[in-house]
Amino acid sequence: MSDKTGRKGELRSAALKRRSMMDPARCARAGRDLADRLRCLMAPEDRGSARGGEGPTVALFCSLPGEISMQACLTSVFSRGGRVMVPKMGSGGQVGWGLMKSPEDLNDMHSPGGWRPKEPAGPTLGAQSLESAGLILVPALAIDPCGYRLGRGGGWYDRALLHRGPNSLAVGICWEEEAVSCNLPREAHDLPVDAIATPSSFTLTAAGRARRTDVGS
Ligand SMILES: Nc1nc2c(c(=O)[nH]1)N(C=O)[C@@H](CNc1ccc(C(=O)N[C@@H](CCC(=O)O)C(=O)O)cc1)CN2
Ligand SMILES: Nc1ncnc2c1ncn2[C@@H]1O[C@H](COP(=O)(O)OP(=O)(O)OP(=O)(O)O)[C@@H](O)[C@H]1O
Repeated sequence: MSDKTGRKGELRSAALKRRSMMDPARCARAGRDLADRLRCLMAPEDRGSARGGEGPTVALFCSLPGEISMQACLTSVFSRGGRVMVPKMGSGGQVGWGLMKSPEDLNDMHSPGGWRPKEPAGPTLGAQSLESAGLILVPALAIDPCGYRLGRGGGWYDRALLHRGPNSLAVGICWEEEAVSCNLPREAHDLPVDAIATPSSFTLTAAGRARRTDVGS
């Protein structure tokens, strides 16, 4: 699926190689640190994400090997009475979302194919359903100070983020060394994130500052 040529392809291959050596225990620990860091962003009153007092809707992702674990973030959303949306690609690469409302939904996950992330059972919501998420956590292999990210090369999040709500906050999630200081190669379809969260930092990007979000760096 991913293009292995060109500058993006080279950077992607290097990041995936580095991640292939990642200890799963480190991914789990980093996930807990990340959830602590993001806790205040998950409050229902934040980012216009409350649904009549029902708690926030947070879009996150089912982590692949080498990614920071999302388990603790998921638990944190549920403990606030919130609900979670995760990518649901189905058999192709289409943009869709699966809904998870309680920790029990974790018992009903399936793997659509070898390398694909797990997905919850139940209906696939359309791309436009992302509008209901106040907080959107976006996986990345690298993110630059402007907010432009390097993903896995399917353009999935570039297509997904077209449907984000106007008051939503998109936070790119990567390891410390992947929050790079120089600009990444950028194409017309690339959409930036508002902030970068690593297990030990939270930084507003130039795109986030331009959107005049009200979270400090
Ligand atoms: N956890 C997680 N979920 C996510 C993403 C992600 O980066 N992380 N995505 C971010 O976009 C989308 C899925 N995109 C993906 C694209 C490529 C591969 C991947 O591993 N590709 C392999 C094999 C390709 C193949 O066999 O066709 C590769 O490129 O080598 C995984 C997910 C949506 N869900
Ligand atoms: N809005 C879009 N509409 C149609 N195709 C798109 C769109 N955005 C990206 N693509 C397609 O996806 C391909 C891969 O894009 P890119 O290399 O930027 O992916 P990525 O951001 O690394 O991956 P991802 O977003 O899945 O993490 C592009 O070459 C383009 O063909």
